[in-house]
Amino acid sequence: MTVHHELTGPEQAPVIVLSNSLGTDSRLWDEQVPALTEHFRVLRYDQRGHGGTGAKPGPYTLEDLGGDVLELLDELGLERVHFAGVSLGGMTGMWLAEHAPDRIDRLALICTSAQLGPPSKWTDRAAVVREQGTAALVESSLATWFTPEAAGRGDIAEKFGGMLRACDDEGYAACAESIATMNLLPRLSEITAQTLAVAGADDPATPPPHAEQIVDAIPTARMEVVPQAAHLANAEQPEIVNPLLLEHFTRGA
Ligand SMILES: O=C(O)CC1=CCC(=O)O1
Repeated sequence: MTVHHELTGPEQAPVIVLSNSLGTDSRLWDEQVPALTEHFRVLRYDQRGHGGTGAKPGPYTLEDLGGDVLELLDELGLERVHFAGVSLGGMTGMWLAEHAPDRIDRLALICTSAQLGPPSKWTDRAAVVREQGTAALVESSLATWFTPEAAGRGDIAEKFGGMLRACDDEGYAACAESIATMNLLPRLSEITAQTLAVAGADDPATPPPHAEQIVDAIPTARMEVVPQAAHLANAEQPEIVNPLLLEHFTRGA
């Protein structure tokens, strides 16, 4: 699998990997990259079937998505990295921290969940996308991803609706199926990476109790709630999320 990625920032700086949510791509991080590259070498990539990364026929599992990251790290000669993920990206990060703890230094989990049922929600959505394409999801997704104020902004609707439309239909559907079968809860307590969980106060998809569940289970984890933010809190409130990420990844380093 060739994973489309971009590596920017000072060559000698610690590397932070940024992982996108279902239906977006690495441009989800546009508002974070300038702040993060002041301190880090930033590796942002597209999950399979999203952005510039191709899709294999599904269904996928989190092992597939985490495996793509491990292959990319090996290809780039990166032994150990920080990792930040939004939603599906955060699920990928938890899988990595559980299954490849030596590769993950600190972890930021934004608007995500360790188990996001019911499975039928995701298998039904996969069926809709295989039949009608991701364009059928644009309106409902924008309403999940942003508060009404932000979703009503033309630039946001164009940018994020465009990312969703551009996804490979099979890739999106197969990633949705990875959420249907996911259960990261049993091994969360084994995660040793220092972890920050960030929840959007108005997130209808992974509301703050999902972050609380993660923080209760991971021994080193702490949590922040971002006001006036729905599911893509980093895109809606970068001026709140960026300092949280910088503080988490630079503290004591
Ligand atoms: O788009 C959604 O419905 C919310 C979501 C769940 C997993 C993810 O990455 O986004």
